[in-house]
Amino acid sequence: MAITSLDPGPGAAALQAWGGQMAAFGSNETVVDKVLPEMLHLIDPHWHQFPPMNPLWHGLLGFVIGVLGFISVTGNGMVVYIFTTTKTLKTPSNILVVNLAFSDFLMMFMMAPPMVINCYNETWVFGPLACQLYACAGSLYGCVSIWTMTMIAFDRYNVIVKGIAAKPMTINGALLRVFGIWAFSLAWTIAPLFGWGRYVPEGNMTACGTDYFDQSFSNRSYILLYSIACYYAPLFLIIYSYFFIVQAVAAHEKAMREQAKKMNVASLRSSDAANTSAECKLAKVALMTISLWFMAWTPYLVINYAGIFKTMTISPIVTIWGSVFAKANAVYNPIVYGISHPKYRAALYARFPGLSCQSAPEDNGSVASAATATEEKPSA
Ligand SMILES: CC1=C(/C=C/C(C)=C/C=C\C(C)=C\C=O)C(C)(C)CCC1
Repeated sequence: MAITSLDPGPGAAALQAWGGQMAAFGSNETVVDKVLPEMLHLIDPHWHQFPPMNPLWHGLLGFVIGVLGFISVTGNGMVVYIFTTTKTLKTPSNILVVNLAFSDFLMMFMMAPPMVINCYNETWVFGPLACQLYACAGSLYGCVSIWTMTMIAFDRYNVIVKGIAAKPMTINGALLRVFGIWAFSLAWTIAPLFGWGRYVPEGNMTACGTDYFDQSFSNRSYILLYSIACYYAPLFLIIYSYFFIVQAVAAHEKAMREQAKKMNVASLRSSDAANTSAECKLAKVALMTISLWFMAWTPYLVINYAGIFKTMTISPIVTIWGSVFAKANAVYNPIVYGISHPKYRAALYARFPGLSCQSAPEDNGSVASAATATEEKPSA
């Protein structure tokens, strides 16, 4: 701060424009000034050292969350609608896909509007209870998402690695998994409402999350164990599943190449091969969505750990990135399905032909071929 005030070069100008540091220079204003009196007991003293954020940040954050909210609600709403009303997509496995989209839909439907309103007001305006519920909801949907993806990875493992020896997932089996995921996630995420861990406003003061500055045993143990339950455990299980999936696919490809060589043909395109390649495509889509989840939630985890282990100074602006990255995860999945899930794409174009950029005759052809080429095994 002292250096930038003595030498107002381009670096200082950038700070002035985006960091809001200079705006408060010479005054005692802090990022906490606009916080409602009834919220003050939830604010860690750490935040009092930071000057108010430049209103541009709030405006930008509100705008980005508003846009992400719109895309997520529309895209995930579309996924739920298409998967629940298209006969060929109504499979037990796809109940998990619908659960994922439903969770992402709820996340942005419930969280984007309050966040936009708070950004407009430059502080959390809904009071302490809503702050707890908001953080609980964000955490719940994050946990439901990753465990749903873990179940999807298990299902791909079952179909691809175990093949015909696998016991296929039934509708009831899928529904039971969905129920288990919500119950498990809810149990973890309501714990802070009952005294294990704590939900408080984040540094930008417009969203709420876990209290990573409270160094009490209760709080630190909650963040650590919760991250094991909703980050490391699913991560480990997903790596386990995909390790064997990749191994099985590689062995299958090798066997196919050797068989083709023996038969002196370029490739074997039996219906079995087509089925296996469809399963592989679905596994790739699942892997893509899983990777995006980890990319989205890792910054949030890093911020939480930086707080409890005191490894870096967390500024209000850093908390914006955690918030935006985590919420952006609710946007990716419908886009990934739209690009890479052939049966979903085919059904989408059949319902909303205007979304397809192809001309009508080609469109019909590709929809039909995509639908047949990716026909799933009855079990999947
Ligand atoms: C869900 C995961 C985590 C915790 C997330 C929490 C407490 C989120 C709370 C509020 C949100 C999402 C606000 C967003 O703006 C860990 C502990 C970070 C681990 C990964 C999964």
